[in-house]
Amino acid sequence: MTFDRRLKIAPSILSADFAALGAECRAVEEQGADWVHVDVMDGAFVPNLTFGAVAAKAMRPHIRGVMDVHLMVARPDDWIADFVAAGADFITIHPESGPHTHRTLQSIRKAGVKAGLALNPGTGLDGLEWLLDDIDLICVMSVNPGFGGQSFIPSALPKIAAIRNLIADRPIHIEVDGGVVPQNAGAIVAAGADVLVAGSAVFKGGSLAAPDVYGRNIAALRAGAAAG
Ligand SMILES: O=C(CO)[C@@H](O)[C@H](O)COP(=O)(O)O
Repeated sequence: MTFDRRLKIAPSILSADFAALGAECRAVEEQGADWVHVDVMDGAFVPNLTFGAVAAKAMRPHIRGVMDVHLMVARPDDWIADFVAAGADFITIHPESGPHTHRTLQSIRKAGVKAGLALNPGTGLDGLEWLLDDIDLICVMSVNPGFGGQSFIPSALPKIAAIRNLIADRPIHIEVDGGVVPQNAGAIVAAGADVLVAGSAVFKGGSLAAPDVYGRNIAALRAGAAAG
């Protein structure tokens, strides 16, 4: 996979119909999504429980492009091999989930998968510079992880800009996750992000019976990003 700095819209499958995840993955891709963002929550690191690698593996054949797995789990090392086997293209972990972030990132890359680091709203950039050689993606959480439908936390914007400044020309994606809507997409992209994760803003008003709504919502995010 060559590095592509252009804007990517990554619908968060958390807002999809869980009874039809494969069809939902196909529908958002057909409607213009670039990546599919898969939210894995364990009920321990975050106060919500979604699904594990078995469900991700079942989704994989329905995703033609990038499967972007976000592990919101307490012990990511226990699960990396399963998500590699499930076919993840990116596996993103949290530094707040354990003391050996560098080792965990290395183990993801060693398995042939791109490694991501997600930063909670209250987590600073201390030590990030020492991880840059081992990172393919930095995910700025613009809500506290656990639930879809929350409001964007504005302090994410200067954080994105600081990360953009820090990584300079390195081939590292800056992804923003939580409360992304057309109205703030421009400011997020102007601050330096290239991947917009959006759950509610993509799935709202749509369904598998009306997937064109997903397409219109994705187009609105792109238009918002371009207007910024
Ligand atoms: O990981 C998370 C929440 O923990 C996100 O992926 C949200 O699911 C995004 O949802 P919206 O804020 O866009 O509704």
